[in-house]
Amino acid sequence: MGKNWGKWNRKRKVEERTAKVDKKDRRDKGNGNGGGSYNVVPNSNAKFEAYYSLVGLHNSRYDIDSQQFVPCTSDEEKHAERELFMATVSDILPASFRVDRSLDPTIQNTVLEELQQFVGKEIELEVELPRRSAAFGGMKNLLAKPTKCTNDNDVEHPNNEDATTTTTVDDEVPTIVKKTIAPAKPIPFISCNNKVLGFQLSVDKRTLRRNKSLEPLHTWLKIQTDCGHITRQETVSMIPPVVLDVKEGMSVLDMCAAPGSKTCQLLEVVGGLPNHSGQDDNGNLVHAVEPTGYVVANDSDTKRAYMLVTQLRRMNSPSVFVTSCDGRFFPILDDKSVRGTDKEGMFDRVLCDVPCSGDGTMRKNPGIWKHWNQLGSLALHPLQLEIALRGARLTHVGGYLVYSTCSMNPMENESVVAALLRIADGALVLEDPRGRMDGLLARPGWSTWRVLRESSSRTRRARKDLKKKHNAKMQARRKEWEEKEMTGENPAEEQMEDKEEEEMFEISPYDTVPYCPPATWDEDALVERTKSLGFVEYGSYDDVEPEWQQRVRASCFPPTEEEAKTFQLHKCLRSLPQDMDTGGFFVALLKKVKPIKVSNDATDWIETTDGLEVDSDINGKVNGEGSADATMTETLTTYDQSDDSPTELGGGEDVMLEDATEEENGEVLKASDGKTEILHTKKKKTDLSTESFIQPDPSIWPPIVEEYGLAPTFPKDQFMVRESGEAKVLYFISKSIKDELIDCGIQDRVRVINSGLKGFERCTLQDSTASHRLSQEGLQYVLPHVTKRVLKANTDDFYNCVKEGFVPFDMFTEPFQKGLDALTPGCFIVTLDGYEKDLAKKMFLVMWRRPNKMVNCFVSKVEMEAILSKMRALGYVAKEAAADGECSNKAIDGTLDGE
Ligand SMILES: C[S@@+](CC[C@H](N)C(=O)[O-])C[C@H]1O[C@@H](n2cnc3c(N)ncnc32)[C@H](O)[C@@H]1O
Repeated sequence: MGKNWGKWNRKRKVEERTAKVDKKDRRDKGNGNGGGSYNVVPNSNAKFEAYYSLVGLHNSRYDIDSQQFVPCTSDEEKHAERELFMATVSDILPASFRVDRSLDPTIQNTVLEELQQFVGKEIELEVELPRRSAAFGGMKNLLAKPTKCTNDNDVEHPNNEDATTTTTVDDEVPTIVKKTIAPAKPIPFISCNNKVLGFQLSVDKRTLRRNKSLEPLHTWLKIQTDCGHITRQETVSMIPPVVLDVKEGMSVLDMCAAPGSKTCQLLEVVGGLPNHSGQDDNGNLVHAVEPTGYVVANDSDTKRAYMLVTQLRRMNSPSVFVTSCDGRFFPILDDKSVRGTDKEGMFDRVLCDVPCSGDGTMRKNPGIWKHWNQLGSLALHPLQLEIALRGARLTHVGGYLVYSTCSMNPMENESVVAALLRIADGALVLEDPRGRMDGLLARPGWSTWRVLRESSSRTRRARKDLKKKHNAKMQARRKEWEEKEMTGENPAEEQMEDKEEEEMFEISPYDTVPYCPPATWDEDALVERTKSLGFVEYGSYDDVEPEWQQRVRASCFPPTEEEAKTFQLHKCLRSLPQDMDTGGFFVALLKKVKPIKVSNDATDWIETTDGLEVDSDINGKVNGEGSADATMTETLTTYDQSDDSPTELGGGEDVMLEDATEEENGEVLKASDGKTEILHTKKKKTDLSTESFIQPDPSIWPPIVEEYGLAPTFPKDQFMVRESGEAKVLYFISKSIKDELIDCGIQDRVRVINSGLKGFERCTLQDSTASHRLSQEGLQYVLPHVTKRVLKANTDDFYNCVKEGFVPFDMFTEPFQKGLDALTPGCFIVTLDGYEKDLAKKMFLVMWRRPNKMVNCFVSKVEMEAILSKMRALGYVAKEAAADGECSNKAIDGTLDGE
């Protein structure tokens, strides 16, 4: 599989490049450039280029014969590797998706069968090559000596006139090539029970939308996404949860979870039902059928944590607990569960998908090219390390931690892992997950690296902020001078100071140097090149100037030879975009083998992040679609949650968050290591959304029990309300979340954003005297205990119920009408005959019976679509659809398979 995956990708690149040769020749002859000029392309950054060439990003290559990554042994190979990298990152990122692992097996099989027509069958397509890629001179150039760039090595000073002598990208007619390909290919390591569930498209989104022959695939993808059978997620984003190897029933912490694609993936496994059918061996309904595993999904950015809630809602899972706190201070709770093997750590698995510079995401975030800055990585390093260290302390002994980034920079990757291993002092060991990830192409992690910094002392964002502050200060001063002048004092001395300060804000001249590939791979020349671009290199931490020691930390440096032997950093996974036609990523899997003792020495390695700021431009903002790896905007020092804005919560409740900083919301504690932690015990400003889950007033229950005939088995203690306000919604909270998180006091320590599923909602309709109606969201956990107001429907009646608006009684069969007639107005449940005990299939509906012989369905439109599609997958064809000739291949008129 691995071989095929690699071959597929390389074959594609070679074909594309070969197709370009003719066009390049034509263009060079025709435009008078004589073929000698170098095309300067927009996807480039001189500093990025020089930095990564020196640190060795292009020093290894994939050898198809041995199916291994091997060191490049010649300049030509390095050059070819670099060209492949550049060509790949200039291509549009192919979309990829995952079939939901927790889907009902029948539906999952149908989805996978349908998919075969796009995966298994090759079709001929006309594909447009990306312009940037077409600017390279084809395969023959890959192994030829690099064209001498006029400005290369001449860049002694960034303002060198020659440096700007460039030609522009040729953007004449796009290159069109004909390809015979399968429109999608499997991602072998995204699988379950020997079924591959991950797929990557062979074409970009544009081709998918525009190409007539791909219309069936495009339509299929849209439908399957809408009904929640597949999830679009980047290939590299699917990797960390697979590496983490979560299992049904585990407790998992996702420390930096928003926007949540990895959380969903974790939840699909962890939130699985121990007894999938919901029945015991005798076919009786199992009352307490609920997942025992859970995922705590945390993000320090409250707005993003709400985004996470929206994303997770479609999972309809009671097994997730969304919190918002700085991961560095995520509380270490007493483990009162039976899970723990040792006092330290309460999670079986912890995912630290930390905030990073995201320079592996340039295929979807082209802004990376413009704003790439090595200082950003250095500033992120201590934050990443602190999050990872906290994650490690929160992991059970015997449990696993995954550290991941979408950056290629060793400052954010191997150096963080090495420092973590050093601090853990034998309590953590790296493991290599390659063996269980069929088809994964990942380079070994680096055991040593060079440490460089840029000479500019401020990042772009920091400069901007400082400039703002500075302007305000200047205005204040000006006023002061005017006053002093009036009193006869001389303000000249202060003016001097201001001039010095202003110089500090100048944009680094190196920012404007154009891109140019290295003309030689000679190490001295590469070093010279970085120097000329303003980089400073350090051999060891002792060489770092005192004023730079806050930025270039001791933990940034590579391990000693002795340490390297123990750490085994080669076990980390490092993948470049060209390897699997993805973004770049880094993943490390660590096993905790004993408790971690964090000594003062260890904290010296980390220190605090005070005074450092991360370039927001590098990190980008939240990107909606495909935001699996959305990078973040962060100011490390001034991190507060005061910029919340109105956010959608739950089923459309509008919640207005008040401005409140952590200090206002909680008690600020100083931890023993000198760091600050906030206990959310004193809530001055409250808002509904951040209130804890508590037991409702017991007087709420009698009318509800009476209305729906709730059996004694009904677990009242698992239905909770938010602390303040009227108890409008009763949430079903899973037993394990209640026992292991809520009852252990987590709500006093972190801001709780959301958990549970709505079980009951306050009745507002006049038709009924009932106090609460049922909610579709948590129905599957209420239904087993309901003895009144449940009607069984055949497939046609069930189908007729799933409609927007009012449905008259006479639409239904006679027996069903009789059942409706017998009900008093109000809320009731309809179950599909044959599926009423099969909780996993969720073929039941919350309905409302009106006094005027009408009913309507209390199910969201999206969920209605999902239910109808489930019926179709189970073989049902509505009578009207059958009459219209739709779905003729599956026409089992008015029945389901097996009925
Ligand atoms: C790379 S993104 C995570 C992507 C996410 N795992 C996914 O798959 O969708 C990093 C996240 O970390 C959050 N973050 C930044 N600093 C944090 C901190 N100190 N503690 C917890 N989360 C943090 C950011 O708000 C951002 O959402």
